[in-house]
Amino acid sequence: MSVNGMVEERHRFMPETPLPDVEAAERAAAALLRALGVDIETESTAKTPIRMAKAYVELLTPRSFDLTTFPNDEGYEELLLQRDIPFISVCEHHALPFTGRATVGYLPGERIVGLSKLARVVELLACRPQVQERLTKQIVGWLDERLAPRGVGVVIRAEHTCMTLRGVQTPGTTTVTSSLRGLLLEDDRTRGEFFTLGGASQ
Ligand SMILES: Nc1nc2c(ncn2[C@@H]2O[C@H](COP(=O)(O)OP(=O)(O)OP(=O)(O)O)[C@@H](O)[C@H]2O)c(=O)[nH]1
Ligand SMILES: [Zn+2]
Repeated sequence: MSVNGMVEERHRFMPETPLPDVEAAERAAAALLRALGVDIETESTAKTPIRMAKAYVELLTPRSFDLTTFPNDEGYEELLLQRDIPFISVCEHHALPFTGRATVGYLPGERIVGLSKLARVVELLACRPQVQERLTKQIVGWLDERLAPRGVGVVIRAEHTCMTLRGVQTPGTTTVTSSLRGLLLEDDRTRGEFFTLGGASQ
């Protein structure tokens, strides 16, 4: 397909996780709530097990999308950076959400990517049981493989509710992770620009 004279390419990406069994999740949620002493027989709580099951399905099911790319006809060689992409993920240790913002940047090679797709990739990889380190590296690896950019980098700042709502109880604590590849890793000037433009130097 041609868009403004450019040849567009689309590749469909579906969630890799198996389809959730919502009824089994509802039964398990009911058993968990009962075991915790929660009354699920009231008018208000009768549907809590199915609500809980659906809430987790939502947290763990990313939307499918088309990865649309275009030829880099303008020869854009500088950094393209998107800041503060919000995401919700699930900590694989406590099955509690961790939420934050990702900054994603890349140095285009032969193709440029549709802007919205960077946020869609973050969602695709966040909606599964995760640790922040793996999420950070997976976003970089995913983009590196599919865009063949000259460099790619990700910084994630997140708050883990397993640390803020329970346990050590440190609300406001932010965990910062980063992953860089290609020229963003190897070239000092480009790396500096990434952290300056991404506001990730503090
Ligand atoms: N490295 C890493 N650790 C994480 C992440 N999310 C949660 N954790 C940590 O995983 C660890 C699990 O440790 P455990 O000692 O088994 O769990 P716990 O007894 O509930 O620990 P506390 O949270 O300290 O009460 C905790 O220190 C969590 O803070 C993450 O994304 N990356
Ligand atoms: Zn946790």
